[in-house]
Amino acid sequence: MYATAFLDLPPLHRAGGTVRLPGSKSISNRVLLLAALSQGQTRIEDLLDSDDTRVMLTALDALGCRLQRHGPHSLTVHGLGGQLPVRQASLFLGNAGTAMRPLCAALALLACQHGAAFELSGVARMHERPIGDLADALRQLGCPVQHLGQPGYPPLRVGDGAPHALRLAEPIRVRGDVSSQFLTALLLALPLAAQQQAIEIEVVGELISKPYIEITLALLARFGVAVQRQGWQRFVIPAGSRYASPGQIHVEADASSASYFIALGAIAQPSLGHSGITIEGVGLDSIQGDIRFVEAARAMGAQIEGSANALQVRRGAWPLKAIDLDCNAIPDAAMTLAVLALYADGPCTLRNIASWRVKETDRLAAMRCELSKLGATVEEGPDYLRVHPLPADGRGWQTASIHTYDDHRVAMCFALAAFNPAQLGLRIEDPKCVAKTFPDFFETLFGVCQAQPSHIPVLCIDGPSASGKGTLAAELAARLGYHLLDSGLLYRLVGLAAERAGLDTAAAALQQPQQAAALGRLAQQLLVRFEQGRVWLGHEDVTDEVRSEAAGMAASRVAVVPEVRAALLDLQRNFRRLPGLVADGRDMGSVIFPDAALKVYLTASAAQRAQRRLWQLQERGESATIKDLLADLEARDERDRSRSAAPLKPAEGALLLDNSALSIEQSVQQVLDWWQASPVLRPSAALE
Ligand SMILES: Nc1ncnc2c1ncn2[C@@H]1O[C@H](COP(=O)(O)OP(=O)(O)O)[C@@H](O)[C@H]1O
Ligand SMILES: Nc1ccn([C@@H]2O[C@H](COP(=O)(O)OP(=O)(O)O)[C@@H](O)[C@H]2O)c(=O)n1
Repeated sequence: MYATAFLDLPPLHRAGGTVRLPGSKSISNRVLLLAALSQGQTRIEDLLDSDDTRVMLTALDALGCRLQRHGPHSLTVHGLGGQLPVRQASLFLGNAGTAMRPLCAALALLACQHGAAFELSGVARMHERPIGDLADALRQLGCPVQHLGQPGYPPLRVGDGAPHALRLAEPIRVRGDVSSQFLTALLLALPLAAQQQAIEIEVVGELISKPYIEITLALLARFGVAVQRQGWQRFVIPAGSRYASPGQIHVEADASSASYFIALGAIAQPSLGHSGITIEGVGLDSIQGDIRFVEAARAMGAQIEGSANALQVRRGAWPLKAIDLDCNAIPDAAMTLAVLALYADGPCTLRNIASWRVKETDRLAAMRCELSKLGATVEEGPDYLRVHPLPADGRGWQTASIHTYDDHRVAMCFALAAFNPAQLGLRIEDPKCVAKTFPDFFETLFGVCQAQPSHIPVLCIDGPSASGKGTLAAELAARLGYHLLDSGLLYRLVGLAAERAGLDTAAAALQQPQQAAALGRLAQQLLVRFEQGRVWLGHEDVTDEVRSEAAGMAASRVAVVPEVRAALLDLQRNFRRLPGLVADGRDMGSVIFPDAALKVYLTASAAQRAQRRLWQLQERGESATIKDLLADLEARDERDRSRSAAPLKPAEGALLLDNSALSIEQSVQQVLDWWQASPVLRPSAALE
């Protein structure tokens, strides 16, 4: 997951390969609750591991439900089977509507049956998302429900600590035109009270998002409750209904998450060796309504073949064909259509999506605002959005910093705008908001996308020994979400490997052509692995040894040999991967990445550097004298500067930073300021 303040996406070019998506949020949270309410144990496989499921799991744990973890995506729930071990609890449910609404209903009923009371709260946005209609339905049943803040919104308290008889004779009326989750919540809760008599639910108003109700009904059936329905207006839970665990249940991949990769296949030219995007874990047999995004994408021209559990997507019509679509059945995936509309051959209209206003944010307003930033003309109606495409020749596209409103879907769907024909990058703010349903979304995206190599941004930090390059580079990479190349480490490894192989690395020996060639071959065949902060040379963990002063000196000697430098060239350039790279060394800007977006030459006085090195060694429990360190450092600097192959010197265009009097944070800020000002987002790309 990218826990950075922002993530800059370079212009993306092609895509191809296979993705396996995380489990469906809607299915995961329903299954967790059903398993908890059932008699018996349920082993759940491929469960989504995200903010919203974590919230549900924490709540179930607080209610005394035993959860046995087998891995991040697999656990056994020991069902409560009608028991309620905890009678009082305050549950924090974040911004998870799929936890708030069903738990509210289920706990209201359990509270009446067992004489309990529970408080349910969430983040500020959750307290703006309506729940009054569900509260009204629960009150009809005779459940005490009290709003603790704004009437009609969470936080709320269900139950009052005393048992209450439920009024089940009359049909329970619930509104269906604001959120289908109110009906889902009642359908999941009422089987708890249907042992003696049938219970009827009547939907008031036109039911929206019907496919989500179909998921609920399908899962109820898996847990032994066969709800009868007449149209979408009347639902009957038969007398004698009782939850029973199916024993084991598998969560299919999230169809809403699939929409981003279906869209990717529809807009990106296939990368070499691939015929498009393959999505595994969800297919045409899915019980999730958002699988119908496939039809919408086909209508726009995508070529999609599907099997029960997988999809293959290729670009078909280009530009995409404009659509005018009622999106009521696919409200979440429809956000992806709004971004696809930028690539269409005419205006696209997405209708019947008023529910967008009460989701993680007001999505109608958010999508209009962010699409406009890219240069598009967007009309926002009370329940529709009309998006005018941007020209296929790239004119009129603008780079933008996309605000994401703590809404995972805004972040994910806008990533698709990085395929713009103007080849402009774009910034996604607060990328970690994808953790709600798809923590590794960007990693998965980068795994199947290609940018033109020259578009992948590189930031180089070169300079003499102990100037703070490694420290600065690591911090910059962490803040930007970029890969990190510590090139000195590679030379240190060559030095170490040479000694292990019995090669003489003394300066004089390395002057001999045979010796230099042998060293070059060794560098070419270097068997290195980087694993969770450890460095392996062949089968040996050399993490500590490679950082020693002796290894540094050996590195400095072998680094003079042109054959060694040539052997490490490709290895270093291969670090240039999406979304970007911070590289530190001596020749990053001058030789390895001459086209880097920013080159910094970092220095500090020799005395300062020797002092820093001394502290660094002392911290590691090693002893040294400042005199020796200064001498070593000056010898290394001299060798680095005077060698013929890639001598240490500021690269052309490098910005000088003397950090003798700067703290680490001040140096980081200075470079970040330069980075922001560099043309990474390429706002001046020639296409106006
Ligand atoms: N700007 C700075 N001010 C003070 N100390 C620094 C600064 N930058 C780095 N250091 C310290 O100096 C030592 C050497 O830094 P390092 O990043 O290993 O240098 P290099 O990679 O250039 O050899 C580290 O202990 C680090 O914490
Ligand atoms: N890009 C690079 C990186 C390191 N090196 C050499 O490798 C040695 C060790 O690099 P390092 O970055 O780990 O060393 P320190 O700066 O930490 O002392 C340096 O002294 C250089 O001689 C190089 O020649 N080119």
